[in-house]
Amino acid sequence: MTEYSLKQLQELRLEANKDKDVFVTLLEGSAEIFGAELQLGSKVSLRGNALAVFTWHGCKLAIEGEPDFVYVAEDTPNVSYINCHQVLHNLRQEAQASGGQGPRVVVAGPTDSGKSSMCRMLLNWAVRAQHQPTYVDLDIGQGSITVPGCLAATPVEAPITIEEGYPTQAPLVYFFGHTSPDKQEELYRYLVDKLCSVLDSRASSSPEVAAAGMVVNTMGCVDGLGYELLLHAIKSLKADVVLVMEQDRLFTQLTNQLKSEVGAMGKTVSVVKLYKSGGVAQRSSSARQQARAARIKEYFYGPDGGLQPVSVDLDATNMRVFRSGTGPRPPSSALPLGQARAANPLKVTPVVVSPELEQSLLAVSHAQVPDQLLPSNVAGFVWINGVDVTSNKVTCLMPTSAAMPGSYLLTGTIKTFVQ
Ligand SMILES: Nc1ncnc2c1ncn2[C@@H]1O[C@H](COP(=O)(O)OP(=O)(O)OP(=O)(O)O)[C@@H](O)[C@H]1O
Repeated sequence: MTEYSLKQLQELRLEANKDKDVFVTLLEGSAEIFGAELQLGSKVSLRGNALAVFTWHGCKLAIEGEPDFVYVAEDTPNVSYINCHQVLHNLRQEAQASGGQGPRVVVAGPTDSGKSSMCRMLLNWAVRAQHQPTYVDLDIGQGSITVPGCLAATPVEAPITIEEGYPTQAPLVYFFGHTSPDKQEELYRYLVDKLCSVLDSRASSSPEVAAAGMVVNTMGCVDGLGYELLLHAIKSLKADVVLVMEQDRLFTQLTNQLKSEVGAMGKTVSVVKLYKSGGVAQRSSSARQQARAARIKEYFYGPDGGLQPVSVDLDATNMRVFRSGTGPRPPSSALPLGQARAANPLKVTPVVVSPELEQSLLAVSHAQVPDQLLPSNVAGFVWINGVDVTSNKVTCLMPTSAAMPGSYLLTGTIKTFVQ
């Protein structure tokens, strides 16, 4: 066990391998991990995380186990981040008092700029200040609420801790089915609009939900199509504040493009640049791939392996599996001049249940008819372990043994090994 004494505004940065046990215990003072307070004397598992334990006033910490690296940093952007929180807090208070709309905050920036960590801090600080904002995750690459390939939202009522992660009770989830938007950009736009309209109606039926506002995580691709989709999301959400992590070019582009855009609070959108923390870990594409696989495994087994999914053999003839899209469409250049590509993002096509589906992640839809598959939110996910064509049986991993809440399943291009 190693003890670390941190002075005010310092943080202990460390990375704990997923195969080793590493624990932190707060021995004295106060400290937090991405805005969630540590309790004095309680041992917290850090396995599989890169993170910082930050203190506003000083603390003493004990680290057990062998982190891949660990060091104390005193140069952090957290004071500017908390100032940002304070402004949002005041806007929420005003909205609560007047029965109006609270701030809808979009966090944007390139990959590995600390967007997800920023969202966590803003949400945790908001919860600690008695607000319950809605967290919206539009980053299909990581899937912090459920699994990658989804657009999702959930109210945050309690601190998001490193051990438990985001709340998973009844999130609103739409399955996009891919971890990058390029092949189905119309569907991505459609699902963003769909999610936003549901969130709008939730806000209009509850003054508390409206006043607490939203914190929105976005994709790390901010060039070309990524930029267009970010802009689309900002407008569709009617964002009031856009926080740009690190990148001057994105900050300038958004400032120019949004100068006459009005957010849900009825004021011009504020675009704010924030510095990235020097502690943010850079991840290679294979590390991202592994993080996605780990996220899917966590969906079934829980963050600490405490959940018990069940393996079930289903009759393939009873499974109604669909895929979005109608196959490849001609490029615009192959169409007569002036004719737009016939985009129908809501089209789904049936999929024959065959060994090709093995290792695929499928969403269980709430839809009652195939035409409703894409616009319907999903109840959960199953993973196809094996397809036996002779017996026509499909072996699936499911979160529980309860019957599936819907009979329609949606597949995309997400494949992984879960067991
Ligand atoms: N101050 C810090 N010290 C140590 N690790 C940190 C710190 N801030 C963030 N991290 C870690 O760095 C990694 C990348 O951060 P984060 O996920 O917030 O970036 P991101 O911009 O959302 O990434 P992307 O959008 O590319 O997936 C995460 O593992 C996060 O836990």
